[in-house]
Amino acid sequence: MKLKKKVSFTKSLNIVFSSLLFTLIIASGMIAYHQWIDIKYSCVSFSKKYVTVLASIINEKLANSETSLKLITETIREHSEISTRRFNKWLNTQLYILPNVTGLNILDAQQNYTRIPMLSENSNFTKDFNPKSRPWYQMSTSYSEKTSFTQPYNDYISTKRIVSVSLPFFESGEITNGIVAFDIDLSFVNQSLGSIAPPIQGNNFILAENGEQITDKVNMTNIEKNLQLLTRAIWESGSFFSQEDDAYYFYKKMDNPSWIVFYKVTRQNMNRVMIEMNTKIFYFIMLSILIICFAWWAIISVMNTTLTNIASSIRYGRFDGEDSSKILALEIENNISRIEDISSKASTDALTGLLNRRVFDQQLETFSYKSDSCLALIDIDDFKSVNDKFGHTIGDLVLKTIAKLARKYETANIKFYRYGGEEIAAIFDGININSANSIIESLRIDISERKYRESELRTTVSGGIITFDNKTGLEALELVDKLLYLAKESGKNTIKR
Ligand SMILES: Nc1nc2c(ncn2[C@@H]2O[C@H](COP(=O)(O)OP(=O)(O)OP(=O)(O)O)[C@@H](O)[C@H]2O)c(=O)[nH]1
Repeated sequence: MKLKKKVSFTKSLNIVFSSLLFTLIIASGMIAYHQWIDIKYSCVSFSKKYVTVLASIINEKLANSETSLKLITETIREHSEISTRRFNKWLNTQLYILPNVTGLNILDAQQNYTRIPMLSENSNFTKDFNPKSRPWYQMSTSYSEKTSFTQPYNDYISTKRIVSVSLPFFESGEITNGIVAFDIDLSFVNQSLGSIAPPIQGNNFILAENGEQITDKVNMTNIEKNLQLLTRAIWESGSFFSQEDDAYYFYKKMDNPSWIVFYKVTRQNMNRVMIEMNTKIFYFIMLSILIICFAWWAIISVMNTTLTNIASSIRYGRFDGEDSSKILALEIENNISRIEDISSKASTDALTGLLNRRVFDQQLETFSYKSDSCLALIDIDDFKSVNDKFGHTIGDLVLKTIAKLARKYETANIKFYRYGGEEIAAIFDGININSANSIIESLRIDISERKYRESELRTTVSGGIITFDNKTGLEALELVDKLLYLAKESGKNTIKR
């Protein structure tokens, strides 16, 4: 029954599949982790590219105005035809091809001011209008080809939120002779920011150097926060995480004007996209785990059925639905007990249950010259007369009884053997002669004191005991036989040494 509990035909398979599952889970965890990092990297890199593209779209649109501005200043310098009708017409054409430009201003050193489209002469502000009060007004003293952008402001002429870009023009000798400025309607910035869908749901906006948000109405409450954002944007382009907003900011600096394009993505939105992108790998992992579990179950089931059939065939030659491992375990156990039974029968005497002569002969020589081991031989006294008087059955009973008494003294080191008909040998392994002798003496007394149902029946034994010191097994046997003979001669019921 012990074996039945121990035997498990699926244990190794379970170990293999558990290891496989464990490895898969660990590997999946690592893949998911790296995937998460990769996706985060991709999100960051897409977001950075996104702000860069936005910045370049806005730059490109502003560049058109700058090119036109340069063309006008060059034309003025080369032709000095600032106030001709033809020139005004040409300026109108320039304005027409620049849809974002709401006004063109030219102010020369003589304070001649030209505005296209022309201001109505009757309007209130025309009378008191001083071009020098316009934000774009500047007179560079040195030659420059670089356009200058104003901060965003609300234009009282167009009432729109605009920014002005200006460029001084020069005459020969490079003395500043005037300034040309475009008023640019900032609504194009909003259009540009909305022209490309962001990679992740978020807000984009542009901040000017002073913290003002381009296109927005000036909101002073945000200025301080915007300035903080500007101080964190230290590279040409980059990103940072704001604990305060729990959001990522991606930015790209523009060269001229010095604006910074920002793209804000909340951590929640970023994580949502990352989780969505990770979902595929999650499903893949779950599917792999399911496949492994199914394969595990299928193999165990098939194996169980197969083993059941084998076991059933061994036992009954048919399948009866019993658990295979139990049947096989039982069969193995039966087989073991059969082998044990056969080998036990081969080594024991059927009548007395003592080890038989064959085993005695095998073991005797292994004790040759062992000074710490002893050999004893005892013989039932007058056994013939027991048989004669009480019959062979009682004789057999006496033999069995004496063997039983002897086996009480049996240990791992003391073995009794049925040597002959009514002779019993004993080998004392690693036991000195005195101890061995006292055991044999005790047995002799036990036998002599043993009573039987037949009141007149009494048995005694005579014997001899000797050490294996300086003797082969066979020599010891011959000597102990002589001692037994002496014991018989000296009146029986005695042990000689
Ligand atoms: N019942 C029975 N008798 C046996 C068995 N083996 C031997 N004997 C008998 O044991 C007797 C041995 O007799 P003897 O050798 O003459 O010796 P003894 O009568 O014991 O006399 P001493 O040995 O001199 O004391 C014989 O009669 C055998 O038949 C057995 O297995 N069963």
